[in-house]
Order: sequence, then structure tokens, then C-alpha cells
Amino acid sequence: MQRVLVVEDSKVVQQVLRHLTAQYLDVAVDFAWSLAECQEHVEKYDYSLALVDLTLPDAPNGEVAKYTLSKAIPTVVLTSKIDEYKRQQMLEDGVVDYVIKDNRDSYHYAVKLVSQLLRNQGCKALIADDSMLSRSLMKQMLEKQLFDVTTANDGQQALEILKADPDIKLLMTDYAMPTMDGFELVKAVRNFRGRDDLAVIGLSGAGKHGLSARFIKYGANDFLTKPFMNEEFHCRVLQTMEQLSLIADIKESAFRDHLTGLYNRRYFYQYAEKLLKNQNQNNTLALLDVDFFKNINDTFGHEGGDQALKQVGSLIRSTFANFTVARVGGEEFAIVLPDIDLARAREYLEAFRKKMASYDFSISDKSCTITASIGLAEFQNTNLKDAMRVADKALYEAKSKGRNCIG
Ligand SMILES: Nc1nc2c(ncn2[C@@H]2O[C@H](COP(=O)(O)OP(=O)(O)OP(=O)(O)O)[C@@H](O)[C@H]2O)c(=O)[nH]1
Repeated sequence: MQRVLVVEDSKVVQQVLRHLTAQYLDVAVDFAWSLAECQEHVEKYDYSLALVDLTLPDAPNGEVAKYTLSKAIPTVVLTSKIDEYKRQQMLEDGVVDYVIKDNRDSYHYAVKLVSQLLRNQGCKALIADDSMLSRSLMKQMLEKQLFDVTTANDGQQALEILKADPDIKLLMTDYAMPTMDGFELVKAVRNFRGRDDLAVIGLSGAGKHGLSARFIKYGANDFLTKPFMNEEFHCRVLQTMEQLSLIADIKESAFRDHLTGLYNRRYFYQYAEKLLKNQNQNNTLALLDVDFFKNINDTFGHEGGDQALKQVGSLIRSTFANFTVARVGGEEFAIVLPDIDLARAREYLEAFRKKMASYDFSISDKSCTITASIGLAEFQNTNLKDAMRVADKALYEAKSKGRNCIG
């Protein structure tokens, strides 16, 4: 679990940061007022990142940033003013970035920055550049932003690395390289990785602005002109990655059912099938429908019904954690069991049916029992819709047999 430490001595600013971190960060966040308190926290927990105020009563000269950096905690600094000397010193000390507290938006920016850095953690980046100096400088800078960095000496090598590793999320590529230049690399990469799946930032030499525009035309998300300033590099990379994250969030929410957090019907038909494409074995589809759900709504109201659906959803999800589970209708759930034949699937689902029937559901603080009827369909590389028809028929039989059983 990632954990963030915020060190800030102003009550008002801390309050703002508490509010924003609760809104934007899905990780544990600790707050400290002073260097002494910061040290206590650091001794107790492992931190992924620290957001620290440069001037504290017991640490007036940035000692807190020096301390967190000495403990190998990537650190973002909050400062009310900055001069060139201070800026240079902070960058030399190794802070990831600094945020100037001169307007209301600064805190917003700082927290969004922390959020993106946490998302970068462990995210793979590739640098393609034939200059060793340039490669190692950018590697250092990307590592500061918590990326896991690989390098390539030319475009051809970069392309091979990208083909072999679909988890790479950022490519920084120079233009002039032997064997394959940056444009050729970007064009080739875009044949198998889209703009919203792999961020590409093109690099071009000073005075060659035409190159930057062509980079974008060939499919780069952004470009940087060499030599660049530290801040410019960080901003461009962060903004590009933020766009990628936003698109990923939108896609994710479009495929999720808001009530249960499970995949929705749309995802189920678009993607569950693709997961099965390369399988030759027998797969099974299970369709599960809550029994007499209308009665639950009638007894506890629609909100109570929603609570029941949430609990049923989470019971299915935790039991079938390794499988694709979706809410495909009001009180209907589907589970795809790849490479599992009908007989084995029946055992799994029978065990689940019993577990659910004896589970202590709690609706509006009242304990109650909920059962489900289940239909199964075995299929082999067939259309999920066909399998759905067979499972639906089996489900109908289970309902006719009296419910709380497998059809
Ligand atoms: N609370 C709540 N109710 C829902 C939701 N979606 C569908 N429903 C209700 O689920 C009920 C389904 O009722 P029926 O199709 O008659 O099925 P049932 O009562 O479960 O009966 P059987 O399936 O025959 O055992 C309807 O009353 C719907 O209004 C939802 O998202 N929340």
C-alpha cells in the first residue's frame, strides 16, 4: 500500500491539503507539523512520497526536505518564494519538483502532482537516444518521477523492446539516431500502440522547430526541444502521463457498474470474449440471478435492494477473484470460467450457491438470507452471446425447479 507524508506547519494550508488529498489520493496520508514530527512518522512507516513545506519553525532552511531525501523518500517541496540559488540547490539535492504557494491553485496542483507521481511508481518508461550523456540524464530525471526506466541506443532497438513489453507506458525518443530515426520509430510504434495506451514524447535539437511539429504528426503526444530545463521536462512528462491516466479512468468508468464496482454489460460483451480467443479448451459461462429480488425491494425499499446487490456483487467478486465477473442485468451476474469444463464449473458454482444461501446479508441493519438461481453453458471459442442463450435457458429451468439451484 502506498503511503504519503505531508509536512506543513500552517493550519489553514494543512486543512486545504487534508481536503484535497482525501479527494484525489486513494492512499494512506499522514500529516506532520514539524521536522520532529516528520521524523517520528518516517521511523514508523515506509513512505512512497513526501510533500513538504520548505520553511518550518524547527527547520527554517529546508532541512525537512534534506531529511526525507536522506531517507530515500521522493520529495516534492512546497515553498512560498523561490530564487535562482534556492531553485538550483533544491534540484541538486534531488527534490522531484517544487510548487510555489502563491495562489489557491498551487495546492490543487501539488496534490495532483503527487497523485500522478504515485501512478508513475513502477510504471515503465523507455528512452531512445544515441547519446549516452542524454540517455543517462533523462534516465535520472524519469527515475526522479518514479518511473522504472529502460534505455535503447537507437530506434530499431527501441522498437524491439516495445514489441516485447506491452507494459511500457512512456517512450521518449530523440530524432536523429542510427538504424531508425525518431519519426520512423514513432510511425512503427503507432501500428500496434495507440496514443491513449503509450505516451510518446519526441525530442529535437534547438532551432529545428519543424521537427517537433512532424513528431506530433507522426503520432507523438508531445515534444521537447533540447536543451530543456528541468522543470520543463517534468511538466511535459507529467502532463502527458496525466492525460493518459485520465483516458484510462474514463475507459475504466465506462466499463464499470457504478453500484457494484463490477464490470458492466458493455465490457462483458466487448472484452470478455476477447480474453477467450486463444483458448481451445472448454470454457464455461455461469449466469446467476438473485431469487425473488422484487420482494427485497418491496420489503427494504429500493435503497435496501441496492445494498443487497452490492453485497451479492462483492461476494461473487471475492469468491471468483481470478475470473471475469460482470453485472449484466438488474439482479443478474455473469461469470466467465476459461478453461474450466461444465462438470468442474458445476462444482464451483454449487459451492458458491451454498455459501450464498448461508451467508448473513445485512440490509438496513437487518440480517437476511438471499439465494440465487444459476444457469451454466459450456462453450468452446464460440460467441459469448450464444453461450448466454444456453445459460439463460438453464437459468430459467433453475427458476422453474423452485430457485436456489443450478439448472
Ligand atoms: N434496488 C434495485 N432494484 C433493481 C435494480 N435493477 C432491477 N431491480 C429490480 O429487480 C426486480 C427484479 O424482479 P423480477 O424480474 O420480477 O425478479 P425476481 O423478483 O428476482 O424474481 P425471480 O427472478 O423470478 O426469482 C425488479 O423489481 C426491478 O425493479 C437496481 O439496480 N436496484
